[in-house]
Amino acid sequence: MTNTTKQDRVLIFDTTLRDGEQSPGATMTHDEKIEIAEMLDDMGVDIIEAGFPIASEGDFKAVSEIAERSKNSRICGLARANFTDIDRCWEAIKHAEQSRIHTFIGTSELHRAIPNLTMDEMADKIHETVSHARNLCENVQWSPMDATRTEWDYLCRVVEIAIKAGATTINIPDTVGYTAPDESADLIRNLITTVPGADEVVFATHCHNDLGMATANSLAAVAGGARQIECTINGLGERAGNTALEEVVMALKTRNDIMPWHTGIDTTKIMAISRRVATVSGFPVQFNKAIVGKNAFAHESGIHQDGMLKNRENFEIMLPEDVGLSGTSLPLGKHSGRAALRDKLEHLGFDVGDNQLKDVFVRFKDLADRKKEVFDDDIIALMRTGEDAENDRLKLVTLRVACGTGGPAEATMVMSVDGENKTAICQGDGPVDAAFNAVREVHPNKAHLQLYQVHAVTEGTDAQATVSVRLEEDGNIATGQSADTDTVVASAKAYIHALNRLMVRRGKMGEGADNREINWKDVT
Ligand SMILES: CC(=O)SCCNC(=O)CCNC(=O)[C@H](O)C(C)(C)COP(=O)(O)OP(=O)(O)OC[C@H]1O[C@@H](n2cnc3c(N)ncnc32)[C@H](O)[C@@H]1OP(=O)(O)O
Ligand SMILES: CC(C)C(=O)C(=O)O
Repeated sequence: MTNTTKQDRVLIFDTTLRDGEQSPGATMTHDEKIEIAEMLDDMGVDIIEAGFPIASEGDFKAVSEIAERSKNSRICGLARANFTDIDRCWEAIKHAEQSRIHTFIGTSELHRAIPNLTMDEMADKIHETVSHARNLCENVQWSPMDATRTEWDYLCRVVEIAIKAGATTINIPDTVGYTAPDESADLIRNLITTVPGADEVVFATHCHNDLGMATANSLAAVAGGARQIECTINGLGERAGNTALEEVVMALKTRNDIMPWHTGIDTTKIMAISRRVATVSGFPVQFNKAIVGKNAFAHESGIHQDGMLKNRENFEIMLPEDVGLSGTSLPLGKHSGRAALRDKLEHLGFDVGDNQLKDVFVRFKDLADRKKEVFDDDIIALMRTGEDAENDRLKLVTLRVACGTGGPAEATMVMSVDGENKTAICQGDGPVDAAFNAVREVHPNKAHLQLYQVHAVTEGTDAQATVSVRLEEDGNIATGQSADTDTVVASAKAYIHALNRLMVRRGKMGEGADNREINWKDVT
């Protein structure tokens, strides 16, 4: 083993399938583990901790199959400090092209009390178990669990014993996420400079995120001389999780100027594996999670969007393509400005002049005030329904519908007819029927409802519903469309839109919409 502290290559040890799976509720099936292991292998992870073979028959089988199938990565299994665990681990991993036994024991005063061992007894146990592991496998990792709360002199002593017994990697776990960056760096530096034989092994860091410092602590440990980072996809893991692979890898790639170390990870594979792990573990990624969150490369506010359109470096420090995204997203919402709206309209194929943009922008802000995110389909719906709205002679002013169990729905509607507000209160068989009855009361007509269609055109429960209504009278047909986050409002507006179109065709108003002398045309 060479002295890796002088090297600039940091090994990535992924423990999604072991520590990650220890997240309550994150259990993965056998096939899912095989699939994730293949993705890890493919993206350049150096060591995959595939499981804890003694834990269950299922874990043993998964680790064995991953070991047999791995192409590039070294496959590691976890074992407690006893021969039974270590032998079982070796059975599972021995067919891997490159294998590793990882054995551990808690060395802090608190953890020494669990098996009730004195310092000397524990030192002996470490020596005999690491030696046993090394007799089976040439690559052995040893971890003093709760290292960051272990007395430093005792830690030095047991690390030296593990090295002498044949450990090739010494992992320093911050098991309970207790350390802080300076201490993390100092601890590794102290071990490397004081423990005899330290320059013959690789030092690793394994951080938990209880105080939100796992990534910072891992990188600090690298600055202190560690050359292996233990991490998981999406930061999955016990309690608040482990160091997130995507964060340390992208931090090293992005700030190579001040952290001159690199990994072998193909970062363009990050998003795909992040999404897959989120799906199979059932742990969705929070929207604002660094690197892989839905919003990590999204800019909603007008000033940021304008800046991004002028030069993406104004607000982005990484290329979305580098993590496997197709590009930055500029989602439209209530904080967006004209620059982003115009850009979106152009992308959607709408050629708008300044005046039209002004009009659309007003309607857009109105919609955005009512809706969390305005999607492409919302914009299309907005453009479609806005066509002739200004000339409409019938307009919906307000609509309230009471509906539910125990009685008919009742709509209270105010409609403007040629500028004059008229009110109707009508019941119906459901909210849409009640609303349509109210329209008919304000504006009596004999048009027959030929088609009524609702499409939820956008995602989520605040989806924009687009409603199409087709009216027919004496063989003449007119359609109306509208979009709104409220399906009943969209329905009433679509109905009114269709009536407006019929009136435009007649070229008259005030004669009553049921005037049979009008020469109807198909206005669809
Ligand atoms: C910090 C970490 O992430 S460590 C890894 C934690 N992961 C897991 O525990 C997941 C898998 N674990 C399991 O499936 C089970 O705990 C098993 C199969 C390993 C053991 O199950 P059981 O035999 O029923 O023991 P149980 O889980 O109740 O208690 C753990 C035992 O391991 C002992 N133990 C814990 N760590 C170690 C160690 N590093 N070396 C030796 N013994 C240990 C404990 O003292 C306790 O022993 P005891 O039963 O004699 O008191
Ligand atoms: C087994 C060890 C490395 C561990 O997971 C921890 O200490 O958190």
